[in-house]
Amino acid sequence: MRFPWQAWRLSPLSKLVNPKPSSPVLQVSGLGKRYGERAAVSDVSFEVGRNEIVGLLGPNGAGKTTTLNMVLGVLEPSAGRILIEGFDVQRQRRKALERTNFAAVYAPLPGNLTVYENLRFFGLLYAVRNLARRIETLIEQFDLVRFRDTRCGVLSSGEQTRVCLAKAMLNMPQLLLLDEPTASLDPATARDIRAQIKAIATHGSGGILWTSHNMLEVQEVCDRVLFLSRGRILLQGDPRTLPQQHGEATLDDLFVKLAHANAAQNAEGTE
Ligand SMILES: Nc1ncnc2c1ncn2[C@@H]1O[C@H](COP(=O)(O)OP(=O)(O)OP(=O)(O)O)[C@@H](O)[C@H]1O
Repeated sequence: MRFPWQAWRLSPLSKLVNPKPSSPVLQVSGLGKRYGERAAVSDVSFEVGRNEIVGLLGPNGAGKTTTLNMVLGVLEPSAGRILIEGFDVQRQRRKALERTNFAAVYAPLPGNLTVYENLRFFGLLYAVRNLARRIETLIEQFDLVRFRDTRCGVLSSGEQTRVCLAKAMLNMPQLLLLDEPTASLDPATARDIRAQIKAIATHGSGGILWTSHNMLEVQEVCDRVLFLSRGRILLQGDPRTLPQQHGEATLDDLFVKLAHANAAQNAEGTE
């Protein structure tokens, strides 16, 4: 399969957003989410810079999806503040969210619509300018030409992932949130998608927040990682040097060590 990601070009649309080159794309401060007595996310602060891919890691139940959903404006935080391109997600919701998009395996596109119809539907929703041209570019970029008139419901999970990524790029988001984007892909397709996403981060003007349980992938793709445990950021740093700093050979080993500590604390029932 060939992806034309090497031919990636900045669309004039990205220039309309007029981002300040040095300011972070995403600023999260003191973020918290409680469900009754249970704190799913507590006092989480971090930034995503321009041209940066930040990995949000942590064991099952650590609070990754909850954090992403608050950034997306889907969940209301119990505490804290989220700024996207300087716009407050709660107070300047439209301005913040029109600069954002996401793709997640658990959020498939409507299966009764074709690839083209889905991209058109979401493009209209995001009020994308020159929509017909944008759709053609994305259909080609994500190798979807032969599926253009196929209903999304009959596509394989890997093909659906590519449509989800194309949908996520419709509005040229400054902040792209990806929840396990390669989870259902075969190794060759996953590699192409990783390369494509890296090209988007490198050549665009935005940043990417990426969750994954694949530590090799994280090491390859992410510039920085945040390790969440029981809703709090436990560690952060460069995924290539963090393991050695904490006496482990690989990021996988470090993850297992932290996850075991997390499980032990859960078993003790401490908050
Ligand atoms: N609506 C809810 N009501 C109560 N608890 C919830 C709710 N949603 C999430 N939680 C809890 O919040 C915690 C964090 O969940 P979250 O889905 O953010 O974890 P995660 O890190 O994304 O996990 P995974 O890797 O399994 O997807 C979990 O303990 C979960 O049970």
